[in-house]
Amino acid sequence: MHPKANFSGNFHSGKGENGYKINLNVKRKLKQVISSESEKRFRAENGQGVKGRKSGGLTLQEQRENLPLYPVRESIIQQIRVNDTLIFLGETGSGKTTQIPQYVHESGFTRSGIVAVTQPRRIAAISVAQRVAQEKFCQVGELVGYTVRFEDCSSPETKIRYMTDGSLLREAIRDRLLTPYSTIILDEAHERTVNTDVLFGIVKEAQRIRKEAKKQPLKIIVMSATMDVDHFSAYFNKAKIVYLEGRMYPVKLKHVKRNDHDYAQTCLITLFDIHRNAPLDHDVLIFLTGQEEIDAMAEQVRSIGKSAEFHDSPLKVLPLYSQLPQHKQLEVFKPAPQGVRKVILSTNIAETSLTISGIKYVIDSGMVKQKVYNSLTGMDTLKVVKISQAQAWQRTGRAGRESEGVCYRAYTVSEFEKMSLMTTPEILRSNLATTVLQLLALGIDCMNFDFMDKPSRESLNSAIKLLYELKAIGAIEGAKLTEVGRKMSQFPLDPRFSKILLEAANYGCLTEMIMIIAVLSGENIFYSSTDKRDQILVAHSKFVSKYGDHLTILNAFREFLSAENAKMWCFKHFLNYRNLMYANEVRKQLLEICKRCNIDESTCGNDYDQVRKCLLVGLFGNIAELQRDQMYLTLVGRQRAKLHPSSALCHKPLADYVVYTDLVATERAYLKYITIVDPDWLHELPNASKLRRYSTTNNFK
Ligand SMILES: Nc1ncnc2c1ncn2[C@@H]1O[C@H](COP(=O)(O)OP(=O)(O)OP(=O)(O)O)[C@@H](O)[C@H]1O
Repeated sequence: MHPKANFSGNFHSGKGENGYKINLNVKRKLKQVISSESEKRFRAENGQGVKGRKSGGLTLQEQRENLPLYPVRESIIQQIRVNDTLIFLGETGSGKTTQIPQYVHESGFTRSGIVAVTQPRRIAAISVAQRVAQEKFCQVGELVGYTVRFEDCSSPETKIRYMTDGSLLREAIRDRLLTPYSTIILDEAHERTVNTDVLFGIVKEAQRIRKEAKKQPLKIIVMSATMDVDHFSAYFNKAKIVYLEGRMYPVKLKHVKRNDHDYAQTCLITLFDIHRNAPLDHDVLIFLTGQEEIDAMAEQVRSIGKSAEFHDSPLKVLPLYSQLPQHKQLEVFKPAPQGVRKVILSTNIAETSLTISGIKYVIDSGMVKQKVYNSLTGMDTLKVVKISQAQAWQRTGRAGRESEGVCYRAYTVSEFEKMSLMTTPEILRSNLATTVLQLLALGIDCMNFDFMDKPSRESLNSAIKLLYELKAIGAIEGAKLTEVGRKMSQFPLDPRFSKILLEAANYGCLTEMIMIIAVLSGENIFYSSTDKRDQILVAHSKFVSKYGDHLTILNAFREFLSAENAKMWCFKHFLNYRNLMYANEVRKQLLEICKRCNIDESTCGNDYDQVRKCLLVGLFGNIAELQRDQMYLTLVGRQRAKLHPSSALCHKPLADYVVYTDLVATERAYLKYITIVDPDWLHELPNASKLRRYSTTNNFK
């Protein structure tokens, strides 16, 4: 049925580097004893068996002691003790993320403050905190906690706090010296997210000021799995680099010999080759590019998996992407039932820091969906592009964490060699409005900020221009925050949405706007499934607003809030209960911030025009105009696009003008979360003359 995939077997050997090395090549003895009474007690109290299915029967303490870092623990601690700033370069799986924060704590550094460990993604922050809490025999939120946007699972007891880089950055806005922290560990620094890049500058400055003011010193540890650490070292005043050699288990590499350029097909064929031949407790992780591709492949895998050939070898297929509700994302960590193979289809969110139990095989498509920003048009788009070599190694590193593994690469060796070594830092390819606002809130002029890699002048200028149009700054030259801008910086939102909330009182619709933005901040509240499509359409039809998606969301959320038995009500209406509960938490938090900013509560009842007008206060750059051929043209950026198939406005007569929340551009461009607007309103917008200039029809002159 499926032709065999064509792989050559190259064995990956470790990378030798010059510089300071801590030798981790120590023979490790595997013991089958439970060494710790506290571990036994913890496991009993928390309903965990003494032996995990796939951890080789070792206790958590023994697992820790078997990690490559353990034998050199003392030298690591010594290095941390004598250096204010340190850079650790270690192979994936050596134990950086889980162990180094514990070493910092165990050697007493947390007596003078918390150790923060930043992660680029929430799933990593949460899952690693859970693991480390287990290793420390505590509940998450006690000694070990995490903080991610809209969710703080830490307490005054917390000494090791995993957090997203965005959360620490927000904290820096309130307290530039990061006073509660004794140590800041910037993990996965090679990912070079915008937030980590900005944090580099912030923590460096906080360390300098604390030192000069003779306050509690701040230790900075940068951890990376890739080779460009000299760049980090140079930035941090020639900070010492410590190379941590060794990984837990070897990973065999296999590249395709020829590439037929259908990577999804190659991944599928490889999966079933593995499925035919490997024991069922060897799980598989496949890296693909995005939700649609993953959902489509999940269906294919399930359907092939049901064929007679695989009757005796069941598969459990689990998608993993950021749009998936959090509890669904965390499901990938649960072991599959005995005799069932777990297959995870993931975007790059599983690329770093994660240890997923059971994964023996990784299949890497070699592709990723990446945000690309065009500073001339001011548009963010998502494009499918080749990964970098650094990403390829990260993906490889998801195997070999609990035992030896294999990584199948759906690209040839020479294609691998042609890949860029590193991923371009996100700061060089992103919309910087949020970052510039945050820097201004910290009193920093972005043009003179100590960036490790400075973004282009155009990118910074277009961010400044947007903030000016939003009235967050009073002038383009020598940008300074206005009162509006200062308030905007208090919200953990894109500045366009914070502006909408600040203005909502003037439109008398704060209650409604908070609800809409709370829902947009989380995952989709509408349940979808091809099986029950018609039933779902009928159930959702009662919420549909003729004006579009924002008001449809509002209708659903309002009814949810007044439902007597919300869970049952959601079930009946095919709405996602957890996502609505999450939106409700966000709503409460946004309401709190609005109160702090003295924004008066107001509601417009069913006067939905007020809500539609208010959306334009922030989204004036996101207007699309209907063309003769029934396609939309975004007026800023001039991108032709269709309405997203999930929109409430699909299959309805198309309106002349819409405001959209997102533009998703892969092979085709789609407008997502759309509301119809009246062309007369557009004349009032700050960019009205530009919109008129770009308009191609006579409807808006
Ligand atoms: N949740 C977990 N379940 C089981 N083992 C785990 C878990 N988390 C970590 N480990 C074990 O600890 C090892 C080290 O993980 P850790 O995340 O600390 O490594 P790392 O050096 O930071 O790698 P990476 O950069 O890939 O995240 C893993 O290879 C695995 O053996």
